[in-house]
Amino acid sequence: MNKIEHLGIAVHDLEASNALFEKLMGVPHYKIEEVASEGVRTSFFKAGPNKIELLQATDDNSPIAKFLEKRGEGIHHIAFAVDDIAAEIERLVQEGFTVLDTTPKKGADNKLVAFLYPKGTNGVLIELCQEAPAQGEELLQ
Ligand SMILES: CC[C@@H](C(=O)O)C(=O)SCCNC(=O)CCNC(=O)[C@H](O)C(C)(C)COP(=O)(O)OP(=O)(O)OC[C@H]1O[C@@H](n2cnc3c(N)ncnc32)[C@H](O)[C@@H]1OP(=O)(O)O
Ligand SMILES: [Co+2]
Repeated sequence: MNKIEHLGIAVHDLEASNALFEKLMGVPHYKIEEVASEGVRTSFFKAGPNKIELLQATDDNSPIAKFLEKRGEGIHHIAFAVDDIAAEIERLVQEGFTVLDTTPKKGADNKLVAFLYPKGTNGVLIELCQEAPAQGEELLQ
């Protein structure tokens, strides 16, 4: 794994949290993106080479909605950048981790993503992130 690509923070109100993080970090968010397949609306902030992803649920049954209901607002996941997500999934399965997505799926900010079950990683939800190939190249299998 190369670096921490982003930290995901679950929030109730994306607009209010955008205003808060703009004040906190001194920079505006650079993107808002909805990922319907995950039931979320996200916004992104840059912190030097790192990123913060704020996530608001758009669907009552989504992972973010459930997390907010059970645990309230806070850090939801750590995302690691990887060069080859398929190879990394295979390696982690071999190592005995419970990988929730054995086939990478579309994430936000032009990424392919996969998640690891948090009960097997010290209670922390881990996301793997690979830059999505340019159009025309092989994308999802
Ligand atoms: C925008 C796209 C993408 C990106 O590009 O960056 C994203 O970041 S999407 C982020 C949202 N998507 C996901 O989180 C997908 C992965 N998560 C899941 O598939 C599920 O949330 C889950 C981890 C499988 C859990 O769901 P489920 O099994 O349906 O039940 P519960 O919600 O009740 O949780 C079971 C158990 O796990 C604990 N839990 C849940 N989420 C987290 C978390 N983020 N960190 C730590 N622990 C978590 C939950 O509390 C339950 O434990 P107990 O409370 O002890 O029962
Ligand atoms: Co994320």
